Amino acid sequence: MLKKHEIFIVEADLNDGPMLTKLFDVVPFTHVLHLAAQAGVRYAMQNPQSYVASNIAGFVNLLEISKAANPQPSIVWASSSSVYGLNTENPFSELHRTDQPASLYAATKKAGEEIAHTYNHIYGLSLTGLRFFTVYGPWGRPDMAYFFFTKDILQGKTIDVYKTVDDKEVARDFTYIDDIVKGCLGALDTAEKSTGSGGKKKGPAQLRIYNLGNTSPVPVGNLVSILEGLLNSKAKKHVIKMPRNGDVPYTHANVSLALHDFGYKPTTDLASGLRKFVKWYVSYYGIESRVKKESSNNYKNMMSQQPEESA
Ligand SMILES: NC(=O)c1ccc[n+]([C@@H]2O[C@H](COP(=O)([O-])OP(=O)(O)OC[C@H]3O[C@@H](n4cnc5c(N)ncnc54)[C@H](O)[C@@H]3O)[C@@H](O)[C@H]2O)c1
Ligand SMILES: O=C(O)[C@H]1O[C@H](OP(=O)(O)OP(=O)(O)OC[C@H]2O[C@@H](n3ccc(=O)[nH]c3=O)[C@H](O)[C@@H]2O)[C@H](O)[C@@H](O)[C@@H]1O
Repeated sequence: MLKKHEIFIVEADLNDGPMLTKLFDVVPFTHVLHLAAQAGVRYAMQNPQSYVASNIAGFVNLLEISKAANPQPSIVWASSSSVYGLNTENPFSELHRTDQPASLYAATKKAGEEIAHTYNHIYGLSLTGLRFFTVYGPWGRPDMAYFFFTKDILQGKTIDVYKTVDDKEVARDFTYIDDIVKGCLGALDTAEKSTGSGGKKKGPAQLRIYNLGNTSPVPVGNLVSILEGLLNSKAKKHVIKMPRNGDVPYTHANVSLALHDFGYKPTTDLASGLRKFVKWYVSYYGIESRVKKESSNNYKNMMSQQPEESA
């Protein structure tokens, strides 16, 4: 265990019941922000069991320990925009149907929401699920498209840009990490208000679900154009019909509920957010001057140290 400035870090598996029990015995948590999961829609086709283990079994483990803890903590956890699946009603509101998942990842996130309902109903746990929409930014995930597109464009490699089976643009409501962080803090504050300080309940425990998106979908082709400008490099694009790999054609968040309940208002558009990401990326990999001065073909050798695509 590492303890510094009143923060301690424990590295462990969610499925390690004795460890979690010990942790909750030592610390009387009033709130838990639960973000751990097996993320990524496409990797679920390669390793389905990891999704069940982390997103279902691991989540149930956390809920079991929380229900028995004193005080019972309010839990805010990451669900996903993927629960809207093949829903064609746009923008997605929390009232829309979520029973058509396109990936096992989405199905496990949807299962999490249903499981949360039972723990709220039976044990009175206070639970808030946040449906994040395609989050991007510094320190992001190398298996996400904006991240590996950046790497591949700089290495002069061809990227696959999906379009829908009926030749329409695939688009995402890309949401910058700082907006998501603000949304998480807002949701924690709201949960705190109904729980009260010190974990004392002020009223019946609630189950809430909120969208946290950017409210302005951008086609993947436009994402690539923005990256080309920021990287000063032309992408080699291979435009193909989206394979049936768990991806959905379109996402668009309606965030009025989060705005109403805790003032959630995204403020970073895709161009500004990608600018910050690219600034971080070139600094992290030590290639600032090269990106400014040279064309993409010259980067190939030095970029060999960049991360491989992984989930
Ligand atoms: N990034 C997005 O676009 C996005 C969108 C919607 C929802 N989400 C959700 O937000 C959360 C954070 O996502 P992220 O993009 O930061 O992913 P990430 O992979 O960077 O972070 C998830 C972390 O959970 C850890 N983890 C996985 N299984 C675990 C287990 N059994 N026990 C302990 N730790 C475990 C991983 O090691 C990883 O550090 C996840 O719940 C994800 O499903 C992300
Ligand atoms: O919002 C969410 O819930 C999900 O957001 C992202 O999933 P996704 O939107 O599919 O993000 P990427 O994998 O980065 O894909 C972004 C876009 O690029 C497209 N894409 C992806 C890969 C590729 O090679 N080409 C391509 O055009 C995808 O179809 C998608 O439209 C995260 O990876 C999931 O973990 C998360 O749950």
